[in-house]
Amino acid sequence: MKKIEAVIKPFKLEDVKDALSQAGVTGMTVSDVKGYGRQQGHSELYRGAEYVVDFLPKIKLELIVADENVDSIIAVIIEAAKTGKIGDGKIFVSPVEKIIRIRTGEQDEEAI
Ligand SMILES: Nc1ncnc2c1ncn2[C@@H]1O[C@H](COP(=O)(O)OP(=O)(O)OP(=O)(O)O)[C@@H](O)[C@H]1O
Repeated sequence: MKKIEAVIKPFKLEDVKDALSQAGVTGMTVSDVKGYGRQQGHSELYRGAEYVVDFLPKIKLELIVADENVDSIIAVIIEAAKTGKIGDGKIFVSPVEKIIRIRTGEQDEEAI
C-alpha cells in the first residue's frame, strides 16, 4: 500500500476529485495548505493576479492505494490537474504500513 499526496491548484480540485471517483477511488483526505516550489510563489498567477508573497494557497489530497494502482492513479491526477503553467503542483508517494477501518476492524487492503 502506498500513500499518494498530491499538491494541486485549488481550482482543479473538482476535476481531480471527479476523475479519481471515475477511476474507482473511494476515499481521500483533502486539506487547504500553503506552499511554494522553485519559483517561491513569485511568478505564479493566482486568480488573475501575480502573487508577490512566498506562500500560495494549494490543495493537498491524500489517498492510500494498493501498490498495483499507484501508477494509474498518478496518471489520472496528472491528467486532471495539469495546466502546463508553473505551480501545477507535485505528487509524493510513500509506503503505508497499516490501515484499519475503525467500524469493522478490517485491515490493510480490505480497509482501503
Ligand atoms: N520539495 C517540496 N516539498 C514539499 N512540498 C513541496 C515541494 N515542492 C513543492 N511543494 C509543494 O507543491 C506545491 C506546488 O509546487 P510547484 O508546482 O510550485 O513546484 P515547482 O517545482 O516550482 O514546479 P513548477 O516549475 O511547475 O512550478 C508548492 O506550493 C508546495 O506546496
